[in-house]
Amino acid sequence: MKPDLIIARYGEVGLKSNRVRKRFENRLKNNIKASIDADVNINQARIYIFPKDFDDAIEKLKRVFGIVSYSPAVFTKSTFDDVERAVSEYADKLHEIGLLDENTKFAISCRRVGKHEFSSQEMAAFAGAVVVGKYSSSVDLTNPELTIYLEVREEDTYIFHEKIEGPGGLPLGTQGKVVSLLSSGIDSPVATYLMMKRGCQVIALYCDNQPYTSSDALKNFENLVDQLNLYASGAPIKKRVVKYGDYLSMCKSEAPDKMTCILCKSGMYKLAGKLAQKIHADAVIDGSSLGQVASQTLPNILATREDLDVPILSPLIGLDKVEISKIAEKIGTYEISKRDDGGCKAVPKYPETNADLELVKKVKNDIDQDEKLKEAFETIEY
Ligand SMILES: Nc1ncnc2c1ncn2[C@@H]1O[C@H](COP(=O)(O)OP(=O)(O)OP(=O)(O)O)[C@@H](O)[C@H]1O
Repeated sequence: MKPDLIIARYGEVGLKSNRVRKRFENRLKNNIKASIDADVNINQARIYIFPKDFDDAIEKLKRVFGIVSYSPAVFTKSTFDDVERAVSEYADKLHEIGLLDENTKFAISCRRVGKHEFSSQEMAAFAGAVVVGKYSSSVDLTNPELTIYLEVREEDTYIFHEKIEGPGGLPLGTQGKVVSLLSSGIDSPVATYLMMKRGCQVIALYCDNQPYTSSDALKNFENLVDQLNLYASGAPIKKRVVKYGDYLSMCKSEAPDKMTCILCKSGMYKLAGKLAQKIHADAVIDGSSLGQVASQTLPNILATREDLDVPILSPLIGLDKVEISKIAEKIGTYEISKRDDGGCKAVPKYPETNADLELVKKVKNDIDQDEKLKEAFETIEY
């Protein structure tokens, strides 16, 4: 069935004050236009999308944050004659694709905005009679197999039967910039996705631990950013890589072996914080999930974050691996993260799980951590 347009709906955006809503709507409109070739208008909490290629648009709108649901629709005028003709044609098309016949239990749902010579119920009954007249289907308002929606908006009426789920959240770019510490693992791409869903524009920072990790891990990072960029129309993720192997090597030779992971993570936060300040981002995000691995205990979290100027947000902190993996599968990052990249060879046999804050402070001071990180920071290319 060839639709005339797609009607999309937003959720949280509608709860904002007029001024903020206008700004968020503009951002959403730009993000949609960056994703698909279409004319887009927003009016009274509905987004009217006229794409050049409907199949492409239906696929891509699944990945535009801010959209809660959308419906390919046909359009007519809000008079009984026009609605009768349009509903009749719509019913024929539903019949052609096997969704409507004499055995189908159906309902008409009518919503109205504006002044009309009919109530919503009267229009629903009228349209229902058109369908019954053509196909002798039975009306079932409680458990319909098919619902035909009529949205009467002033002089225009839209007819549709599908509500496709969008990703929800807030339009990308409405909540400022964050630096995401993105590894090649399962968790950090999910953390990044969740912050994008809350409207954040992302700069992804990968700490390249070669020779302790392989070039495959770097490739996985790049593939993960490409996958996440399918959700980033309007504000694509920028990739940044810091050469981190020399710093790690220094930690291994100058600090207690047990502390390698603490110093590694603490250094990553500091570099990400420095980058955030340089590019005017407001926060750093990571994929920590409390207790998931030995290094992600509360004492370790405190010891690795105690001396930072930028907030570290960990959106997965309360989720378990199954919950995280489910999201990763849904957003298409799981398969990439699962590729074997050889892991990190710098991890000691017995990593610290209960870091002593004072000792960590002392070791950071002894190895002159900040100075060493300055050298690493210089390796980031823009
Ligand atoms: N090489 C890296 N580059 C950038 N960030 C990293 C890197 N390694 C770890 N991180 C960050 O630190 C967090 C916790 O580190 P951990 O060593 O548990 O990660 P991982 O298991 O390699 O990957 P993930 O947590 O993404 O599954 C990661 O979620 C990520 O945000």
